[in-house]
Amino acid sequence: MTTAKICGLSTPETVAAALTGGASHVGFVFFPPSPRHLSFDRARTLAEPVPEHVGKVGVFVDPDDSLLAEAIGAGRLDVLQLHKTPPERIAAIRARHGLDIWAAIAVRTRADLDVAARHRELADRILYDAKTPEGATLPGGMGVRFDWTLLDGYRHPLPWALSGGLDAGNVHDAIRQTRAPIVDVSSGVESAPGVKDVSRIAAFLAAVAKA
Ligand SMILES: O=C(O)c1ccccc1NCC(=O)[C@H](O)[C@H](O)COP(=O)(O)O
Repeated sequence: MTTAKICGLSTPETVAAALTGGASHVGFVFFPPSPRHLSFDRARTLAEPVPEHVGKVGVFVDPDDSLLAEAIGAGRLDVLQLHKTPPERIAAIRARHGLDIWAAIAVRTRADLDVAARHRELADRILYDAKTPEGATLPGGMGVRFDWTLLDGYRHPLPWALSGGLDAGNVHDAIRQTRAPIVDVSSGVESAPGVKDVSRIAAFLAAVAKA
C-alpha cells in the first residue's frame, strides 16, 4: 500500500486535513526563501496535534547544526529530509542527531539516479524529487515533474519515495507506473504558492487510498 506525505504545511487546518485524510507523514519546511518556511513557534504549534504514528518530517537545504537542533526540538521531528546536502555532511547529521534521514535526489535524467547509490550507507530513504530549473530559488516545491519511466527497472539502493509535480489527477498513474511506497506532494495541494487547500489535500489523499 502506498502512503503519502503532505509537505509544506503551515496552518492547523491543513495539518488537520492531512491527518483526517490519512497521511503517513507531514512535512514542515525550514528554509527562509520558501513561502512554506516556518518559524520555530509555528512548528511547535503545528506539531502538537500530530499523533505518534504520523511521521513529522523537517525539510532542510544543507542545514547547519543549530538550525537542526532548534527545528528538531520545536517540531518534534522524526525525520530529516535533506536537499542539496553533501554526502559527508549527511553522514555527520545522521551521527549527531540519530533521526531517520531522507536524502532528496534531484532527478531530470537517468544519470541523476547515480547520486542515489552514493547514499546507500548514509540515509534511510531516498526521495526522488524533480530537479527544479537552473537558478530557481527552491530545490523543491515547484510542481515540477520528472519522467517516471527513468525509474523503470532501476534497482533502488534504499527504501524510497516519489515526489515532484504530483496532484490528485496524476498520483494514481504515478503509483501504478512506479509502485512508489510513499508519494510526496506540496504545490499540487495548494491554491497559491505556500497556501495549502484542505479540499485538495483531501482529494489527493483519497486518490492515493484508491490507487
Ligand atoms: O517546498 C518547499 O518550499 C521546499 C523548500 C526547500 C526545499 C524543499 C522544499 N520542498 C520539498 C518537498 O518535499 C516537496 O514536497 C517536493 O519538492 C514536491 O513539491 P511539489 O512538486 O510542489 O509537489
